[in-house]
Amino acid sequence: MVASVPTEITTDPAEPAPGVAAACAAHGLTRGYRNAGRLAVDGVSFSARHGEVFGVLGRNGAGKTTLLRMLVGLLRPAGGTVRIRGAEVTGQAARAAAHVAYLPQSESALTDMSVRTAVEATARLRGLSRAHARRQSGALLAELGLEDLADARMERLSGGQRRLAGVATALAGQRPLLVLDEPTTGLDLDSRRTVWRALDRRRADGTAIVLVTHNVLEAESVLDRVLVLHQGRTVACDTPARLKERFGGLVRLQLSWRHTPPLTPADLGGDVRDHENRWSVRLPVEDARRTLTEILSGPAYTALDDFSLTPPSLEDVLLSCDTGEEAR
Ligand SMILES: Nc1ncnc2c1ncn2[C@@H]1O[C@H](COP(=O)(O)OP(=O)(O)OP(=O)(O)O)[C@@H](O)[C@H]1O
Repeated sequence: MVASVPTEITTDPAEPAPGVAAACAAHGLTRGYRNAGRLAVDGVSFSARHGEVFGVLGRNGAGKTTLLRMLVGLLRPAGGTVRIRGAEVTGQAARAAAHVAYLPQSESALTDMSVRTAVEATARLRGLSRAHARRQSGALLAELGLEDLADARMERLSGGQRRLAGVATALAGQRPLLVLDEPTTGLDLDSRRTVWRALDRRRADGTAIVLVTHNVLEAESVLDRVLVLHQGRTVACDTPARLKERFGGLVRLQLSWRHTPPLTPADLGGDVRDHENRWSVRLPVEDARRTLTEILSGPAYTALDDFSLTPPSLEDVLLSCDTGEEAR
């Protein structure tokens, strides 16, 4: 199925006040690749402020990494501009780069160093004295639960451990803007929580964080605003709460069947997703309650294994952006 692009575009309501330099401001960023049918990033604008976690979300191939690489000056835009704390990334590259730490999606070049040396060396490169870099490296390894791996070479680590060490190097030097491409991908639950907590602390210190993630449910409580990309274009940019307001009054009803029930998905109304005996549908809250009461008191009850009624999540917003589905 070819997903259509939703017509509703929420504009960024949180531009910094005039005269206040955003941590990172992108205007009309555009970039394609040779022999590609469409632009990878097509006219994207947003700004991220200090003390804000700004999420860039979208399905695979939506253009997130291309966008991030333009933000940090690794990819030259075909059109548009990026300013980091007022410095133009292409025109004033060194000034802009001095403010930003970038965690790429794939592994860093520091593979033949120990974790401790990689973090310390990164902090030194970012201007810290030897003593300060050593202290900071120790603190970061402790914060991220990497102390036992401090002397292990990066190339000997598991994928998840290496990712965690990569996050530690991104945090080294306390740059005021962190641009992180999937910081929690490949991490186990404990490590993911550790990383979200570490980012939350940086936000509280006034750091601006622009990140890509597919762990949307976990990120929801951390993200102050999100930009949703679809085929290179912005389809939504707002706070998670305001994006979810699109779904005001709707809840998700999920039914899990033990065996085939004496009703069909169409009996529920709405657009039912049916996957391996699990039905999922978004309905107005009253309709959902009525449907559930009918099921619990009727012949379908004996076929029912489990059910849940949940308010809309950021994942619902993302799904609707992917499919072009309207909230109502
Ligand atoms: N080096 C490249 N050469 C040609 N096309 C590319 C290149 N890198 C990315 N693309 C294309 O550009 C589009 C955007 O890719 P990008 O990596 O930015 O997406 P993404 O949203 O980060 O995806 P994912 O979630 O899978 O990491 C895709 O259609 C991809 O195939």
